[in-house]
Amino acid sequence: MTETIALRLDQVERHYVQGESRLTILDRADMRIDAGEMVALVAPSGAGKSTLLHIAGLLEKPDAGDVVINGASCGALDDSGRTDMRRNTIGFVYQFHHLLPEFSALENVMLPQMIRGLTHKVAAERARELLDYMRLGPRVRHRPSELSGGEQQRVAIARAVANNPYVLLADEPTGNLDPTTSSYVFDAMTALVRQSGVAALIATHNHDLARRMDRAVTLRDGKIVDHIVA
Ligand SMILES: Nc1ncnc2c1ncn2[C@@H]1O[C@H](COP(=O)(O)OP(=O)(O)OP(=O)(O)O)[C@@H](O)[C@H]1O
Repeated sequence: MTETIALRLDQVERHYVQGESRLTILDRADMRIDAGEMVALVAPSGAGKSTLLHIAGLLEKPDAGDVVINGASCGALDDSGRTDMRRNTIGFVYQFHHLLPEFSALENVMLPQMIRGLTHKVAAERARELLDYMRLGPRVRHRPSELSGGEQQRVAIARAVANNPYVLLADEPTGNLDPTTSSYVFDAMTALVRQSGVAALIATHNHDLARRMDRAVTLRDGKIVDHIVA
């Protein structure tokens, strides 16, 4: 059975110890994001947005608590179990596209699927479909350096959802783009989230974009709390 809660953080703790001092970033923090829901993560610099995204994305282990993806607890997984889980259930988009420069847009979207074991043919069909959806059909053979900033980010978003993840995590996905391009890329990402049913957690400093999501959260005293965007 498919869970409606795609991403759950249960009582997650994260502390950084530096010499004598101990910095608490997450303190028994809880969060739930439903399939198809888009949640903005809005918090000041240094509050812990990247830490939260890394923990939710299984790139970093919490000191306590659990991350549950579509009903599957990740707390007891070893490193290779976490890597598999990440590869199969989570997609990432960063501020800078991180596309592989020597590969075309199509190949960049095919790669994660082939790493997962899909055939070249199946991966190419899915990549083409996603790039068409992102209105990049005429650009599939272009390398990243032959694409505009907005096009590069749309390829990066297509790549992030190529393996049909349950969860999409994005760190300032449009932070590097001008306002018009940012809005266009955000609309494309929204359409993809709605169509695929992925649960999205998107860190942004852009209040206009945050308001266009289903809800916003912030970090306060180590907890993840609802936030009204001014
Ligand atoms: N490996 C580490 N060791 C010690 N302290 C760390 C480490 N990583 C992050 N921190 C501290 O934890 C806090 C949260 O960092 P994080 O990168 O999650 O913030 P952020 O909200 O993403 O900030 P920004 O918006 O500036 O990227 C910061 O004060 C940072 O200095």
